[in-house]
Amino acid sequence: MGTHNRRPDIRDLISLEDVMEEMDFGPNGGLIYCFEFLMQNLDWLDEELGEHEDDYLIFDMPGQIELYTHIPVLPSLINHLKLNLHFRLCAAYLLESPFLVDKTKYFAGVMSAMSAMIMMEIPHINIMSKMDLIKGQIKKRELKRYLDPDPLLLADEINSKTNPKFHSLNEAIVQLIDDFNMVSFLPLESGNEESVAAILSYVDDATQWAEDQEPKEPKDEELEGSEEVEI
Ligand SMILES: Nc1nc2c(ncn2[C@@H]2O[C@H](COP(=O)(O)OP(=O)(O)OP(=O)(O)O)[C@@H](O)[C@H]2O)c(=O)[nH]1
Repeated sequence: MGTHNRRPDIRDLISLEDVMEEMDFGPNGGLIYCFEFLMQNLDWLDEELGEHEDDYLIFDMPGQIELYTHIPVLPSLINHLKLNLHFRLCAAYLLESPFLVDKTKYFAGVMSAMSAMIMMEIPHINIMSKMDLIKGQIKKRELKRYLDPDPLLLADEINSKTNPKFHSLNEAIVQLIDDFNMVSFLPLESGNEESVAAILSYVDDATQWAEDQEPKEPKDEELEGSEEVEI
């Protein structure tokens, strides 16, 4: 793995603040404009990235989910990196663990992950990040139902809280998640080296970084919280 101190930054090409101010766009529209501008200036990106052989690059992307689910800029960027620059790519979708507190937000996250997977068409891992923030607040057995989404979580609980006119929509969503059965999450605690290493080993496997890599299973104790309290 090579190391590079220089970090190309899209803000050297175009600034979201300038776009919002000059074009009178909101943050989402501005961001889409910036990405479209980047796509028209791929020479800039190629030059900034420079030459890479056996290097491991991380592209830190903005959190606005619309970029990955609604418009085709990401697939175009991915194609450029894959076909022209010959990168081996792996997408990592991060959902923050505090989302588990609200099941509707959690399932919206699951569906966005699914939508991004379908849109990007590259090896993909889903990560439940900031796991330390919910430690001790959820039982291990219960947590497993979130890491490997159990559609019944939605069916049982949401139907009891929503207006009956939404029940068939809830059922359709449950059915969709069940039919596709594509999404599961790897737990991540960014301050914990072993947890980061486990994620990296999945990425290495997805990109065939080292042919002899075996992905590590997250250890049971990493999933363990207090058995007393539930969220
Ligand atoms: N407790 C805890 N905090 C974390 C963890 N990872 C990141 N943070 C903190 O969360 C805050 C927001 O960081 P991120 O979630 O990485 O933000 P970001 O992804 O760059 O933001 P967007 O790209 O705009 O979505 C920072 O203060 C981080 O230090 C973690 O594993 N646990």
